[in-house]
Amino acid sequence: MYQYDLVVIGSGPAGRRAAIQAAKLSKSVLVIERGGRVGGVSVHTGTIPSKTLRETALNLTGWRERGFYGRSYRVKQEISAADLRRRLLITLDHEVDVLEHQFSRNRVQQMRGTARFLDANTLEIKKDDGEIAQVTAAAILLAVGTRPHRPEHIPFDGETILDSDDILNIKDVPRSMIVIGAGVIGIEYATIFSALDTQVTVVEPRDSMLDFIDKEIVEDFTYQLRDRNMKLIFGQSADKVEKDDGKCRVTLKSGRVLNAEMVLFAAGRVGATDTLNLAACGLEADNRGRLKVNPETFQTAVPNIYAAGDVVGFPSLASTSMEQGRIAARHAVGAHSSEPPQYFPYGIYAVPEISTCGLTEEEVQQRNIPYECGIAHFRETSRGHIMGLDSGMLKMIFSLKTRRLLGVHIVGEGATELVHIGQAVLNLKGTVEYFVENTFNYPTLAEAYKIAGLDAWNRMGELVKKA
Ligand SMILES: Cc1cc2nc3c(=O)[nH]c(=O)nc-3n(C[C@H](O)[C@H](O)[C@H](O)COP(=O)(O)OP(=O)(O)OC[C@H]3O[C@@H](n4cnc5c(N)ncnc54)[C@H](O)[C@@H]3O)c2cc1C
Ligand SMILES: NC(=O)c1ccc[n+]([C@@H]2O[C@H](COP(=O)([O-])OP(=O)(O)OC[C@H]3O[C@@H](n4cnc5c(N)ncnc54)[C@H](O)[C@@H]3O)[C@@H](O)[C@H]2O)c1
Repeated sequence: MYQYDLVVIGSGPAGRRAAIQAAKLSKSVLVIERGGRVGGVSVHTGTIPSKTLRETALNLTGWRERGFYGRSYRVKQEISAADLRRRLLITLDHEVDVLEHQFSRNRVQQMRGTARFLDANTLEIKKDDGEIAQVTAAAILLAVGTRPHRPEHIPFDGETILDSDDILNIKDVPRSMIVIGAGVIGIEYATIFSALDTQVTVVEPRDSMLDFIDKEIVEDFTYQLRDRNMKLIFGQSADKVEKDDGKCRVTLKSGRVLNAEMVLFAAGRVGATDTLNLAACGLEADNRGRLKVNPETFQTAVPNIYAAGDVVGFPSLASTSMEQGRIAARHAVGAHSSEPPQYFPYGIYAVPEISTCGLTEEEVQQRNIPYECGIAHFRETSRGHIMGLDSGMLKMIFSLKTRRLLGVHIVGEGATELVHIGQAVLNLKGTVEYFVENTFNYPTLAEAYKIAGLDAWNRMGELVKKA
């Protein structure tokens, strides 16, 4: 007999959803967490802190009001790092409190310490006070997440040469910043600091950024960033990062030298599997510390060991991690679970936001699907006028054969909320008629769906509409 039905390592989105799901099915569950408080990367260094920082920056700068009052408008003239952090601490405390309460009312047991395998059913936990404990479980879920990739040649100092964990503890808002890597993390922070009037330069070896996003949306986004004087250097990678006389110097492979007060290195993350002693249970991680799983059950090569969340790789979102954790837990305790819908939304909380669900125009072309697009600009909506928006667009792609929605892509204010209308229509297999025939609240930004739907409808030939 094992002590627990399920032991979960890690209390991030995957771990906590899994633990509560198994507890709801009346199973005995233990969560092991090595961090000081529950919540994982998502609560302490990732999703929630970065989104809180973004909201604080937009509020204190008066960013959303600048369409009316001009680019020099500010709610608070001097914004300090302490101003940014104040709201962060309050938000994080609330998040942890809600999680702790969820665990306790669902009778999920917790243990603080670092877990490692002794065999496929046994874990050893080194607690913070040095005490060693052992637990056994019928099933184990690895929800250990990732940490920032910190290559040896980058002289991180936690003050001016930083990774995305360090950035939450800066003492001053820098006047200039070089962001290395135009992935989601790099771009979110680059645009947040640019909104705070930091002069930002982004360096990215690829020819563009965010290549999983519809090209037209990325072009609009890129134009907006350049329009507010952000420097985007594509097709070049950072070779050397140094500190010189208090300033940071980044030398690119081309020999070009950039200087700034601060450097944010955001070129990827690695799975936190190195301390798990995977060999003891017969598992092996790839060269980025990630684990392979069955995408339907989240079982690893060892059937009673599951992995979910960022440690299994793409898409590495808090949202998808939660779903993966829930599915893994149900399978692990023998409960039925259906496969998640094929399309999930991706939200990039840059300034401005991007959100997308379904196929991009490039993917539709690759699949040779005859299609038509409909586009709406937020400045065409009355809500957009009221809000003073001069940018923002929503694009929908429809099949000409079935008239079904294939993809929705949004850049601009509220994109990450708006996308869910498109997601629902997409996953419920709705057609362009949904947008043409339904009434939308007015004035709202959601009216952009109506405008884009009509735009596509007008472009479709009468034969398509009768089919
Ligand atoms: C800056 C940033 C911004 C982000 N923004 C968003 C966003 O806006 N939206 C979104 O959906 N996603 C976002 N993400 C991604 C999101 O944070 C992750 O997808 C999510 O946290 C992954 O959850 P997880 O459950 O896999 O594990 P994590 O949240 O990574 O948590 C893993 C936990 O496991 C613990 N652990 C690891 N090893 C052990 C061990 N051996 N023993 C005990 N405990 C261990 C760790 O201490 C940690 O607490 C962001 C990420 C970052 C870094
Ligand atoms: N809003 C969200 O949902 C959100 C926000 C942040 C992070 N995340 C998740 O976290 C994960 C990790 O994000 P990330 O941005 O760290 O990683 P990433 O792998 O997505 O991006 C890293 C970028 O750095 C570039 N790069 C690599 N080496 C470089 C060099 N030497 N010089 C310059 N650039 C270099 C890469 O080309 C790439 O564009 C993502 O998969 C994402 O899903 C999600």
